[in-house]
Amino acid sequence: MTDRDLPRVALIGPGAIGTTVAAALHQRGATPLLAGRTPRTELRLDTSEGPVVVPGPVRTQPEDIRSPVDLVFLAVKATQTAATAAWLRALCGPETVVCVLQNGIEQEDAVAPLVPGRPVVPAVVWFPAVRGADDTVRLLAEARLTLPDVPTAAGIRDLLHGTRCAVDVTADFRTIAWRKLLQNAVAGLMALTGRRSGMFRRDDVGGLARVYLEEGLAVARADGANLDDTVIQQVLDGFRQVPADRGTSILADREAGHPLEWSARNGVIQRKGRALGVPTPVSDVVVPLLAAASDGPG
Ligand SMILES: NC(=O)C1=CN([C@@H]2O[C@H](COP(=O)(O)OP(=O)(O)OC[C@H]3O[C@@H](n4cnc5c(N)ncnc54)[C@H](OP(=O)(O)O)[C@@H]3O)[C@@H](O)[C@H]2O)C=CC1
Ligand SMILES: CC(C)(CO)C(=O)C(=O)O
Repeated sequence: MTDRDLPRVALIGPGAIGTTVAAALHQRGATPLLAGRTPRTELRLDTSEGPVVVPGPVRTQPEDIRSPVDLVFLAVKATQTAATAAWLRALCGPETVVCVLQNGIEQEDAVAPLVPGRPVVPAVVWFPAVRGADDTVRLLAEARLTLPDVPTAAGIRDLLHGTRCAVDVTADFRTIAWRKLLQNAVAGLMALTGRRSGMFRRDDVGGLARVYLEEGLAVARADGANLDDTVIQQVLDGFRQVPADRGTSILADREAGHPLEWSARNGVIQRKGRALGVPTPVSDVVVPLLAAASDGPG
């Protein structure tokens, strides 16, 4: 792809993940139009190689958009997807591809009704990034996305090729998305305790996480994921091997008093389990607690 062929790109949701991908696009010369909720003049990303500034402004009025773009990255929380409908209407033309940078396994189900007839490409987002008080984003690991190996994903992969955000594709996206979801579901326990990854070093929490992972794995397999039992130890080791103070985005939301992605990250195991006839006793405890922590009342 030469610079002359670069697509017109927009990013809806310039938060932790959105800022990271915007910085990669800017590095490529494909600086995205920034669509947000809070006006800002620019985005700032702190990386191990130094700071990156993505020129803004962050626009907040969908009615100011005059023409559609070729590619939209959607990086709001799953709880905020419906509220981006006006942005998606303004930014999407008949040929626009929408790439969803969200946790969960239901990105296409949630976004497709908002962009009828347009291709929706879900992405597994592997890297942790945190927003500071001044909205500067700190990237805590190498940025990497996995996309399904479909024709509409090829342009996204080519666009980000060679940038600070690596992209790979998989022929079995369902399996990879479930693999990530199992990690995210267990991370939800941190939002219940208010503790970080170190808590998984406890035998009792490790045991609970293991039983929860076994439950999630049974649902994942019933839903067509091709995962073997080793995934359980891999996920647990993942939490035990990172620094004890490593958080997760759902804990950051809990600490900030924001709505939690409990339905997309935890409720989905319970819902799919019920639909597929797989018992979900751990989810039946964890999900109502997360839902109440998120949405109250009280
Ligand atoms: N952070 C992480 O480490 C990881 C996150 N993920 C997933 O990525 C997704 C995004 O998470 P993350 O980047 O952490 O979320 P953030 O809360 O950091 O960013 C969300 C952004 O969307 C903006 N926004 C909210 N509502 C709207 C709206 N109606 N229109 C336009 N913009 C809006 C927010 O604006 P405002 O500034 O006003 O809040 C914010 O800038 C989630 O699904 C998360 O689970 C996946 C892997 C890792
Ligand atoms: C950091 C990571 C990758 C794992 O919990 C994540 O997905 C999140 O914080 O939402």
